[in-house]
Amino acid sequence: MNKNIGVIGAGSWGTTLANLLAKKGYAVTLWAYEPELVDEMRLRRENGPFLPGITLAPALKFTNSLEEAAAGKELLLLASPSQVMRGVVSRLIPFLRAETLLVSAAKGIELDTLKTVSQACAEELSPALFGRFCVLSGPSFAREVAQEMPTAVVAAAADPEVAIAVQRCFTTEYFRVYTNSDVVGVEIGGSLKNVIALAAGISDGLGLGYNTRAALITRGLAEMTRLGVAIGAHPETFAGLAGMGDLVLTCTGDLSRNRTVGMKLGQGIPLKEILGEMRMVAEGVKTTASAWRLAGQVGVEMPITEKVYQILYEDKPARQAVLELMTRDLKAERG
Ligand SMILES: NC(=O)c1ccc[n+]([C@@H]2O[C@H](COP(=O)([O-])OP(=O)(O)OC[C@H]3O[C@@H](n4cnc5c(N)ncnc54)[C@H](O)[C@@H]3O)[C@@H](O)[C@H]2O)c1
Ligand SMILES: O=P(O)(O)OC[C@H](O)CO
Repeated sequence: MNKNIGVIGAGSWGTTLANLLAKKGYAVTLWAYEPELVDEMRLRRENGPFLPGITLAPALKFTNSLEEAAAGKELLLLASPSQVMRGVVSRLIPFLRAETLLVSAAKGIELDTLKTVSQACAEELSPALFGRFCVLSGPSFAREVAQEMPTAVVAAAADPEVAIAVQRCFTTEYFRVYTNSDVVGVEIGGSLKNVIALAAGISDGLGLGYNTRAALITRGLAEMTRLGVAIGAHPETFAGLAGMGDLVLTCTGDLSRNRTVGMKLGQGIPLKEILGEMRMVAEGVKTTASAWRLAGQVGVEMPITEKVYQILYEDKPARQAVLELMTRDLKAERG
């Protein structure tokens, strides 16, 4: 059992999972990117900017040193935003051992390379280090996990023993972890649900109804699955926690940052203004561009992603995007 754990990234998710693991009795060190956040968490035992109102376990340690967070650890949880993950992981390499379990909790596709986090890490890490790589994903708002509300997620790894070790490490009576072997499928589900959540938010911001939202979720799942399968994912993964589960949560839950950004866009607030007021990350904003380009590269039709892309990056009015989606050529539901 892994007892000595480093958590890289003290945003809402890294802090929540570090706290969960510390409450389980593991020795956990949480690395924050911002030095002043380390001081604040040490002093107040709270992460004010990213997880306000949650008291952190007395045993949880904080650091601004990647070496202190990573050296000698049996498991490292990687909880930085996906666009910076490759750089963070490459800085960790000197401190990694072949037996260290690496768990990515990020949900996004790199803008420059169109790679998922596991694909990026496969390029940065030696085969021995990458052999212990796992992805943790699924419907899980940090705040609800921090409040110990029952939650179910997936640990996906190519090596079943790695997935089982991660499952055992993270499981608590309120956090249930299933294993899965479809690493890229789980990552694509977690990344693309954010794009569809932007669409659902836009729809709500425009004042459209539950019918519209249900249509977006269902047809969104269809295009998420198409892209995933085109790059080697298993279609059934998209019916699971990392696919439909997270899609439903993020498209309907008021705690979603992606859905919130979409709602504001639908209300007519410019993207630049919305992002300027946010310290947290809405991964879907960049992943919309990555997914749109990846879809073009592999020849997959993603009409909802295309419209979200045009709204975000080409100033297409949201109402016009909806009309264009509704008046596309008629087709069969499957095939
Ligand atoms: N918050 C959730 O409920 C939740 C749940 C599941 C998965 N995730 C995923 O976890 C990942 C992290 O998101 P979060 O919600 O914890 O973050 P957050 O939005 O709460 O905070 C942003 C994080 O980014 C870090 N950061 C900003 N610039 C950085 C840089 N240049 N280098 C390194 N770190 C930098 C900040 O320190 C902070 O940790 C994302 O991929 C997100 O999709 C989040
Ligand atoms: O707040 P969001 O939209 O980043 O969603 C958080 C998690 O990914 C939900 O599973």
